[in-house]
Amino acid sequence: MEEIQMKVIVCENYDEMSAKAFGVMKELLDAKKDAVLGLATGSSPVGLYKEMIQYHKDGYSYKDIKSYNLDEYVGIDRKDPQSYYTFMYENLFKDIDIDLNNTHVPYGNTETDCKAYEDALSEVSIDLQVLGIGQNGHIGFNEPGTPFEELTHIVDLTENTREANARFFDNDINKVPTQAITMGIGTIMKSKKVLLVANGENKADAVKAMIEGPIDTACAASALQNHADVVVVLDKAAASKLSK
Ligand SMILES: N[C@@H]1[C@@H](O)[C@H](O)[C@@H](COP(=O)(O)O)O[C@@H]1O
Repeated sequence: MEEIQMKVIVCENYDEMSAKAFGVMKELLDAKKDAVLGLATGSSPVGLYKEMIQYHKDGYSYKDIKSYNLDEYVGIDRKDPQSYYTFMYENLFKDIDIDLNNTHVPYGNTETDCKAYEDALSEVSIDLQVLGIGQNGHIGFNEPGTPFEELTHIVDLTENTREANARFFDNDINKVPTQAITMGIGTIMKSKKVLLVANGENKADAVKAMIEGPIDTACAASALQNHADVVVVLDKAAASKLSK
């Protein structure tokens, strides 16, 4: 069997990482005005979203673009400042001309909610899925141990993830929700292309496990080694533990 190689781009810093990542996305945006984007929250893709906003200011229209987000906390209203919907609105949607009816963020806490999101996703095909990576190697909210074939589902968040995300909740872990709804790894693997961005030393172990470790549920992102078209854009610190 031919070995699939992830394409890894190492950048000097966060800004260069964001610009390089946008370069990958721009190829798609220019070629397909009605592209379907999979989007992610977190601090890693914010620079990429700034580049997307700049491209709109330069004249690009996102009016026919559709977007599907990876995940959302359970038990937080969409309008809550901490919701991932609000995050996407504040960091991207409000500053581009995307039709909000074309933006999708999963919501809810039941099997039916998960199935509804998966059904909506099965009607489209994600051209480019943007991902960050958690310190424990999670993608979306697929925590270590999640079976790779899982589709959209409800997860119990690990202590590690809740601690890492407490910075968005007044540094109080007790305010961080205990559950989330997330695309599964099976969902993510269906996208045509994956663009993963990671920066900072605290991601170096997860990045190494994703790229060089065994393909194992202990590192959810290692599943991407089985995907045919993955581009990983890193800053130097996140790449610092890679062997080459
Ligand atoms: N569910 C999100 C992930 O989608 C994100 O990749 C991760 C890393 O976030 P950050 O980019 O802020 O480090 O955090 C959260 O847990």
